[in-house]
Amino acid sequence: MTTGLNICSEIGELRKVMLHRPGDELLNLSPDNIGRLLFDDIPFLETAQAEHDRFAQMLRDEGVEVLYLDQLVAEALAANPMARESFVRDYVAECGIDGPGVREAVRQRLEDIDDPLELVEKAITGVRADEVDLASVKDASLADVMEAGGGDENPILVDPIPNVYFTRDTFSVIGSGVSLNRMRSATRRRESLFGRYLFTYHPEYSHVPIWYDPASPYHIEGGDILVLSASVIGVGISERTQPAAIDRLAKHLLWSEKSQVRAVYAFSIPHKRSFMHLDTVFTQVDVDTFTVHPGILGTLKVFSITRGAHEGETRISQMEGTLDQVLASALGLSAVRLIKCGGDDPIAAAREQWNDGSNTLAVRPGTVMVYQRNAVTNDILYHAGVNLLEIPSAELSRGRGGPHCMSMAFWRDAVK
Ligand SMILES: NC(=[NH2+])NCCC[C@H](N)C(=O)O
Repeated sequence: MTTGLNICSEIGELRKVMLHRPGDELLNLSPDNIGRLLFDDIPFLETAQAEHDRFAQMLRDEGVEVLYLDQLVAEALAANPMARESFVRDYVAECGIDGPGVREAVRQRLEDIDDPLELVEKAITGVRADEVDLASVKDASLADVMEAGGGDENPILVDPIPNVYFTRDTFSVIGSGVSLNRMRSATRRRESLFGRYLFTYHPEYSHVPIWYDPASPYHIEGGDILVLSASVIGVGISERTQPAAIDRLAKHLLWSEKSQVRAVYAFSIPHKRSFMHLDTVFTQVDVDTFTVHPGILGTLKVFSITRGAHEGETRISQMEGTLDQVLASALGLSAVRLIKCGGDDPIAAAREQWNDGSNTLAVRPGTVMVYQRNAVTNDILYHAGVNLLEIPSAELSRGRGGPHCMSMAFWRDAVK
């Protein structure tokens, strides 16, 4: 039975996973907004969708149940009569519009959508000026006038939320509960709304323990969280995740009765885009095997956080040793194998790292989904005995995230 959430590893047989199929939000990306919205290029939607459909089908072919974020949120909204209205209110409050008249016109546009799924999709797509009744805005303020275009061409009133297909990031399943993450960037902070509604109102998921409250002032992103075992998680101290956020998450996980976590390993990684999250730096492919960004070998500081002497207290100690030794200790093994993205070729390493060559999604120990385009790394993995499920990736990769980033595992069996 796979009701609720159960994640005690990165590699146990994957039973249930949540994805988001990229949609019309990508059609609202333009050269003017991609930087702010954390894209490096504009993906071709039709191909991105075909690639994503293939990803989902390959997961189903492996026996995995595929859930979609927009459908889950729509189910959550349908489950409670109050939820829809407050969803629209919260969305509008966070949509970045300062003009009260334009804001009201956008609210009205969303209120008019009856079907909850359509409403969620519209929220993700964003709102263009020609979709709302701006003529109805009475006594416009200066902010209204400027936001409505101010005489210039400014067709997008509410930015799209294009990173939703990286379902790994805005909330993280750990054990039987979830960390509702606070994202670093404004664009991705808006995405948190979906997790909040899902875990408040969805009949199947509204009772799970919450390990992190997104109202906290400190940011933490799901790509930085790896569930190494039932009792140990790894978290990146990164560009996206602050130490104070890890303190809070650790305190909850270490002391909650509902959690099995007994140690949080905090890995300090460079604050750079190519090391964006811990899962861009390494992911687990088998019981004792990881793929890694070669740039991380030798430079890593790791701290372990465990229970302190009194209830609610934690103890921090700096770990000795190289990455493989630290990971072996986390997993209770004598040694682990690290496979370098791009092998020993520095050009291949940089190119394939850029396209998430070390960002794999295990469907069971030793069987992982990878981007097909990373030929050098895939060849090395293949010769190391890893079973590869290669997904087409010409367009999906342009958002700077791989198979691990594009999935949130909801349920894995225990590792045998
Ligand atoms: N878990 C991950 N590595 N996610 C990748 C997210 C990529 C996304 N464009 C961002 O910058 O936020």
